[in-house]
Parts: sequence; structure tokens; C-alpha cells
Amino acid sequence: MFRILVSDKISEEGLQPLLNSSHIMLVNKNVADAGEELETADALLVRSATQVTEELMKKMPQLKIVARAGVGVDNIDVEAATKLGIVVINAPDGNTISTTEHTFAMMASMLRHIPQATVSVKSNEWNRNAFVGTEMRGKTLGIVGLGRIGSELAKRARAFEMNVIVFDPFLTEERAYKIGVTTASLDELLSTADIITVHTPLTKETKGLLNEKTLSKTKKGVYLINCARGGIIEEAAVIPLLESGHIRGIALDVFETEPPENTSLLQYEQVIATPHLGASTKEAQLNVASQVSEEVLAFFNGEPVTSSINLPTISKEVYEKIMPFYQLAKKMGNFVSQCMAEPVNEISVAYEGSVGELQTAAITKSLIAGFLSPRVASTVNEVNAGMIAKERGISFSEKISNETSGYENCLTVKVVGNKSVFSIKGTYIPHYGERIVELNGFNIDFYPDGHLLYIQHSDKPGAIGRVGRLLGDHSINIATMQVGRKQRGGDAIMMLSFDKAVTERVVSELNDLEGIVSVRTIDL
Ligand SMILES: NC(=O)C1=CN([C@@H]2O[C@H](COP(=O)(O)OP(=O)(O)OC[C@H]3O[C@@H](n4cnc5c(N)ncnc54)[C@H](O)[C@@H]3O)[C@@H](O)[C@H]2O)C=CC1
Ligand SMILES: O=C(O)CCC(=O)C(=O)O
Repeated sequence: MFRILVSDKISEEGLQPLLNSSHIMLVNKNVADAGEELETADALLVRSATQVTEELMKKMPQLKIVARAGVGVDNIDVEAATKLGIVVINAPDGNTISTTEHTFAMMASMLRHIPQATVSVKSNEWNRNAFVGTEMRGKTLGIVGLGRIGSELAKRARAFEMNVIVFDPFLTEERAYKIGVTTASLDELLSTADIITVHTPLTKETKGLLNEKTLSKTKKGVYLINCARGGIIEEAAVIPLLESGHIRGIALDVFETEPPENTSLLQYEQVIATPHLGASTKEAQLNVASQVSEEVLAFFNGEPVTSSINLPTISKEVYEKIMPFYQLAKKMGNFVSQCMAEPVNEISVAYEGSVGELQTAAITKSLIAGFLSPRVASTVNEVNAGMIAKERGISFSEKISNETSGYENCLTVKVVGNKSVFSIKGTYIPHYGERIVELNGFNIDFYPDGHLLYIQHSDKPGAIGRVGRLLGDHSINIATMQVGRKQRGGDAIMMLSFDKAVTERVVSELNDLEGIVSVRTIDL
């Protein structure tokens, strides 16, 4: 049973794909109240309220995936999750329109004083002079961050005949042109915009982006909006500028701490606020819950997740092509790791032929994970393999070539250890499967699976017979056997497979046989 702990309020209708599976169990409980559920949960579903810290994840030994039903993942320690081999996914666009509309509603409300006028009318006042507003038409809207929400907002602003200028260091001129916005430096935006709205993630670059210094460059009478993340506009820096009238209004959906701890900013008449409601519509909540449910279900079924924060994203079509190589690479890494009982410094992989056209980075991660798994006590998978390899001083590299050496596709892995170098070549042949076709320069052909014995011996009469007899004496059935040599009478190798593991005692007896150089058990 795959157990999912749902820690925040998530649309039940959106969770249907998970609720419909008889192999999945959902428990609705906040992590703060969960006890035993923390120990058994395979997946954790959250919105923005649950703080997914390293400490929490360490209390969840079975945890494999954290799903954020929303965009921002700043409530999740993604770095710690990556280290622990936990996949983090989000729902990147399910709430884009709702948040855009909320931003637009905040802008309209602020410019026409709707919240303040509502309070006034409800207090039996009829004060039409106090609430003279500002038109949007002809005003310049400065958008900081032209991602999903920023670009949807730009479209709506243009429909209201506003000029839109944008600051986004990662925006290409081509995309800006397509959306119909003018790009600008931050300083240009600050000095020309009548209304500034921020739509970036909260990062070390965007934290306090609008601060005392940058805000002093804005036009007198500027309006500010933050429906992205608290802290992008520094709250303390706003207060003196509100008092002096430099900032005419500010609309906030998000705060430096939520709920706000320092409420002094909220006392100002020119401040309008909502309690992080950008994504709070039925539609957005259904969308984000459905998106993460489908993703968690795909993860449970061993299919690719398309919105992972810490895994390369792979479409279903690419996944189907990549999967055989992904598995082959994992087995090749695992095989070499078991063959080399020594510290390793370098792993290089060369992709030849059609496999080079796929996302080789993901295949290399799988190889590294396969290599590390017999050596690392903690979970190691493609999420944390690169990080763990680096921590252990293992460098890895890849080379891609269209050339082929007899096989339509081929992976050649070279591992450099403290004492030796090991090389292995593998291929995947449709309808035939994974094959290892070369080991340390010996041509061979075997299926890398199950219980194997890798024997190095001298190509002399009797060596193979002695191995067969000894195994027979122990009633051990050889399932398959392949032999390879470079030249007559020289060094040679045998690869044997068995239905069950060969014991250490038998391995030791095999090692003592005449003509046998070394024997290694490999379990894949
Ligand atoms: N209030 C709410 O309920 C919601 C808030 N959000 C928040 O809204 C924000 C935007 O979300 P999306 O548009 O979906 O994200 P996105 O990832 O599509 O767009 C972010 C944009 O910010 C730009 N950017 C990054 N660093 C920048 C910098 N230093 N200066 C200027 N631009 C920079 C990126 O290039 C990108 O174009 C996020 O912080 C997200 O968490 C999202 C949904 C709901
Ligand atoms: O779950 C929510 O309502 C918050 C949405 C949000 O802030 C986000 O998706 O980044």
C-alpha cells in the first residue's frame, strides 16, 4: 500500500485519481498532529502552510515524494529533500489565472479605493470626495518577473489600454515582443512605472528587491502590488514612503511572515490586503490538486513526473524511449561498483549512436545512482546521485557521439579507481533486451540481471570444466554461461548466472581452483 499524508486542505475532487486507486491510501492529517503516519508515509501533499523542513523529512523514513499543490516551493527545503533522495513536485500553472485575476482585482480595488469605500459606506458615511480614484488607461504598469502570472497580467493590462514595461533578466526579446511588452532595466522600470507589481519567486536576488534604495527611485505617487511572495517588497521600507505620500497605495496578498506578525504597515489607510488568497478559487484548487494527483499517481506507477523541481523533467514519449537505457545504465553502474572493491575517483560515460539523442544527463544520473547504491547506506537515486558523488569526490562526465561501433546504440563506462580502471560496454536491443557486450576489453554477451559470477581465468584446457564440476558437486545449477578471451591461451573471463545466490564458501573454493585468477559475485 502506498500511503499519502495530506497535510493541508486540498480539493477532494482534485484528489480523485488517488482516491480511486485501491493501492493508495490517503490520510488527511496535519504533520503537526501526525505520529505513526509520519513513519509510514510514502508521499506528502501540502499547500503553502506546512513547512517541509529537513527535520520533518528525517522523521519520515519512507518518504519518496513531496507534492506542493501550488507554485511556490519556498515552504519546502528542496536542497534537503534532494540530499535525502526525495522527489519534489509542484503544480506550476494550475493557479496562474486565479492569481493573475486576483492581482488585477487588487490593482482595480486599490486605484478606486473599493475596500476603503466599502468600510465607509458600511459605517453609514456617504463621502464621495474622499475616494476619487485613478484610471488604468494610459498608465504604465511595471511588471517585475514576466513568467506565467506576469505574462497573463500583461495581456489583461493591455486590454485595459495600459502601457506595460517589464524587468526580467531571464526574458528574451523575442518572448517580450510576442507578449507585446517593452523590456527595461530595473532602474528604468522604477522611474517610469505608475504601478509596480512583482511576480518573481522569492530568491536571494529578489528578497528585498524593492527596498529603501530602489523604492526611492520610483515616481512620486507610485502604487505597489505584491501577490507573489512576502519579502520581495521590504515591508519596513514602505512605511516612511507611505507617510510622506511618495507611495500612494500598496496592495498585498503576501507578507514577510504569514499571518503578519508586524502589523504596523496594515494600519495605513493606503494599504489594502488579503490573506494570501491569490490561488484561492474553486477552479485553481481543483486544478492544482488534479495536477499533483496525476503526478503522484505517475510516480507510484513508475512513470515520469513532469513537474519535478529536483529531477530533470521528461515527457511521457521521451520517458518511453529513455527507460531501457535508464535501467541498463543503473545495472552497469551497479555491476562495476560490485566488481571494484576500492575507492573510485572518476566515472565517464560515452554514448554512441541513437542513445546520444536522448536526455543523456538523466541516464548518467541513473548510472551514478546504480554505482553508489552498493556503497552508500542512505537512499540513493537519480535525485541525489550527483550530489552524493560530488560529496564523495567522484567526478563524472559524459561524451556523446553519432558514430557507432557495430551496435545501433551503445554506452561505454570507464571507472577510474585508486588501484585499477574498469570498463564496461552495454547496449539495448529492442525485443531482445539489455546486453553487456564488453568487459575490460573482453568481448562477451550477457544479460545483466539476477545472481552472477564474474570469473577471470587462464584460457587453458580444463579451467571451465573444473568450475562446472565444483558447482555441480554443490548441486548448483548454472542458468547461463558466457566466455570471452582476447587471445588463445591468454587471459579470459567467464560470466555465469544462477537462479539463487552462490555462497561465499563456494566462491572461496572456486578461487582456489587451478587456472582461476579471481571470482566475484554480483547481484543485480
Ligand atoms: N499569491 C498566491 O497565492 C500565489 C503566488 N504565486 C507566486 O507568484 C510568483 C510568480 O509565479 P509564476 O508566474 O507562476 O512563476 P514563474 O516561474 O512562471 O515566473 C517567475 C518569473 O520571475 C522571473 N525572475 C526570476 N528572478 C528574477 C529577478 N531577480 N528579477 C526579475 N525577474 C526574475 C523569472 O525569469 C520568471 O519569468 C511566485 O513567487 C509564486 O510563488 C503563485 C501562485 C499563487
Ligand atoms: O496554496 C495556496 O493557496 C498558495 C498558492 C501559492 O502561493 C503558490 O502556488 O505559490
